[in-house]
Amino acid sequence: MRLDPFYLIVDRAHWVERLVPIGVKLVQLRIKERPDSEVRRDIRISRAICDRHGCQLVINDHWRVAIDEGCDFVHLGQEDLEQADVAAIRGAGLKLGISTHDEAELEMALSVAPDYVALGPVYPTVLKKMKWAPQGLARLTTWKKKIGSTPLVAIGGLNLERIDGVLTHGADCAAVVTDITRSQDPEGRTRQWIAATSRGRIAPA
Ligand SMILES: Cc1ncc(COP(=O)(O)OP(=O)(O)O)c(N)n1
Ligand SMILES: Cc1nc(C(=O)O)sc1CCOP(=O)(O)O
Ligand SMILES: [Mg+2]
Repeated sequence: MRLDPFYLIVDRAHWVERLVPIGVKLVQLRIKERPDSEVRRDIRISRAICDRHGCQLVINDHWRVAIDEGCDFVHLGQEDLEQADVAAIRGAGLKLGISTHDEAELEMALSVAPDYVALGPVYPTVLKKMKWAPQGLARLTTWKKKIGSTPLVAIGGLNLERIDGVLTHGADCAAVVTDITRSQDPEGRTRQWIAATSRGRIAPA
């Protein structure tokens, strides 16, 4: 499987409405601390927009709702994985991306044959408090050697200046939150990300 090299992560459907029509081809809905009814509503809205624009939608954490709503890709961290029913996710035909932060987590991730492995935080992130020090670029190369053809997603503190570094050190894809959602011009910044990742993009058939 190939991933688009630009992976946008947002926390509500209104961002999907704003940014996916610009040309985003891979987006994660990462909703925290909202009632199930709102999660479901945001997933429905995001699905409709992504279907219309040929964008792959990934649902973070809420794997049961993702199955119920007919989504086809979920992202889980290691703690999520402990609670999740991976057989049910796979049985429903969903793809699965997994977060990793150290060797033990990588081993756990590989045991479920993930559709991608994410490594982070590559750089310091302001989005959430992390217990891991920044991984650095060399770790991406190590991870890519270990996972072979499974796509590698780099995440954490990425910005336009850091894209080339992560892609040349082994990442297949760069995931980003605040460089876009806290930008003064999220639409403009999204266009810049699409352009900056163009060399890793396969044109649609
Ligand atoms: C692409 C990608 N990589 C890592 C994460 C983090 O997942 P997790 O460790 O479960 O933390 P939360 O995002 O749920 O706070 C991610 N969401 N996406
Ligand atoms: C949600 C998340 N997970 C990470 C991990 O390392 O698993 S880093 C991260 C935050 C990414 O946000 P930004 O692009 O604003 O740094
Ligand atoms: Mg999670």
